[in-house]
Amino acid sequence: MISSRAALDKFMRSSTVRATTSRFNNVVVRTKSTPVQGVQVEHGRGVWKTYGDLSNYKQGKYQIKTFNKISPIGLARFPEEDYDVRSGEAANAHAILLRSHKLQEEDVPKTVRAIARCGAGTNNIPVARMTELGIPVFNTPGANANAVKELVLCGMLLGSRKIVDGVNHMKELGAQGLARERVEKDKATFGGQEIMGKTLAIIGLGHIGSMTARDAQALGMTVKGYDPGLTVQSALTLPKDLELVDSITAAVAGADYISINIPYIKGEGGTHGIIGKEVISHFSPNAVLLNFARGELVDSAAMKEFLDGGDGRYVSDFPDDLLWDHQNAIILPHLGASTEEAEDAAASMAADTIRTYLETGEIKNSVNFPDTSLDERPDTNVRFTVVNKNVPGALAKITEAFASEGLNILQQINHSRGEIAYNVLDIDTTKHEGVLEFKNVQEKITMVDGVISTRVIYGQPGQGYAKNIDGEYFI
Ligand SMILES: NC(=O)c1ccc[n+]([C@@H]2O[C@H](COP(=O)([O-])OP(=O)(O)OC[C@H]3O[C@@H](n4cnc5c(N)ncnc54)[C@H](O)[C@@H]3O)[C@@H](O)[C@H]2O)c1
Ligand SMILES: O=C(O)[C@H](O)COP(=O)(O)O
Repeated sequence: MISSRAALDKFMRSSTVRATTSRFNNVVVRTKSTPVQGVQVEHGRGVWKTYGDLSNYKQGKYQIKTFNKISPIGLARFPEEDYDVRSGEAANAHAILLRSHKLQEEDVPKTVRAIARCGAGTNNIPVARMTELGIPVFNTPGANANAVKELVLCGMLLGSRKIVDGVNHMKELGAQGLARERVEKDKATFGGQEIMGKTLAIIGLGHIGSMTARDAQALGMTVKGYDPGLTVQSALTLPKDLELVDSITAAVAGADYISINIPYIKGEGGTHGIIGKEVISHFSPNAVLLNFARGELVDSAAMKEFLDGGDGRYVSDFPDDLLWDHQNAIILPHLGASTEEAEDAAASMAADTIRTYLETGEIKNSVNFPDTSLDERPDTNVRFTVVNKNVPGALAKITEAFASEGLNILQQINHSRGEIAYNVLDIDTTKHEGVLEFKNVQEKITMVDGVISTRVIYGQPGQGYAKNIDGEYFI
């Protein structure tokens, strides 16, 4: 009998398993017995396609795969004794951390339990497909908002004064040795306006939009805003004089500056080209559009027509094939979140979120899974998490599986979001022999109709994950 967490872990570490191969429902059942340190939970149905590559797999550590340059301060949140963090390759990765890398399904090994975007926008991740695969995608709300807000304010000044043109002119004059001679005469070409007393319209009053509203008001601007999904949290931080309007056109009409701060969402009901011909037709002729959200939100052809026909400006943080050299456009290389502070904060939040999910099963800041707060797991418990399609009957069959193995559920949580349901079940281990019983119940759960994956959390990194992908079972 295993009566304590330490004893259970010891049992799990010392258990030796024999290699066998048999057939079940025409699926090869392969069990492993490599005599390595740590637990071999031997309940595979099918084979991990990537599992054969053990060369870079350290037993007993979580494998984290990174794309893009992630702040070392953030990565340091993964303790070395439990985590192995690699960039680009980690065949058996448990989790992925990335910034703007356009993630393809092929980048996501079947072993991956979670993905975290060190940043706000998750449009570079195939979130819908990850949901189908039972993988929660996380982001870091607000972690880089101050950096973006500061660049929006900078963009407003770049749009109100001909700073970029002036800098370029001084370079040209300098190269010709004419700067001192010409500067006072030529500066008349680069005059501008002040932002104090002007109107700023903000579309999207989330983390960035609400911060921008506060600071713009402090600079003496009149601020109005539009956000049909305004949260209480954001609403509480808005300046009290902000005028809330009920449409984008009402926001942009009469505004001198327009800042768009909303997510890019493809498809019907999404935000692709939301700043298009119709909305632009309500712009003042000299309006300055600030786009520090995503390039795809703006219809470039319609914006070109606007810029060609008046004295308006476009300041954008994203590449634009049509407007990159337009005289009234200033295009920056996606610098919004590129400050030390924002990179550290976003990476740290992402790392903490992944750790919490891997180590406890708790879900916070996911864009596709339900928030799930959990009490601490007592030493005497083993925690199961189950991801399943949100269909009737699945929950009953999952609990039945535990009953049929004589396992007592101490605590059970079932949350759902759209098509996905997430269950956490804490099981009393005091009266049980341990790993083999978990193997049996995990097999049963994984075969319940609609179950996508299950995980056993008992303090050993990276063990006890089972997945049902397109009818094939993997461990
Ligand atoms: N340039 C950069 O480096 C950079 C950095 C961070 C974020 N971003 C972009 O900015 C976006 C906003 O970031 P955030 O941190 O403020 O996110 P957020 O989630 O805190 O706020 C987004 C707000 O937009 C609102 N919204 C959604 N659709 C809308 C619509 N059609 N009309 C009006 N409002 C709408 C939401 O209700 C929410 O309040 C991100 O999705 C990302 O694409 C860019
Ligand atoms: O959505 C975001 O957070 C930003 O676009 C930042 O992207 P980056 O991390 O690649 O700079």
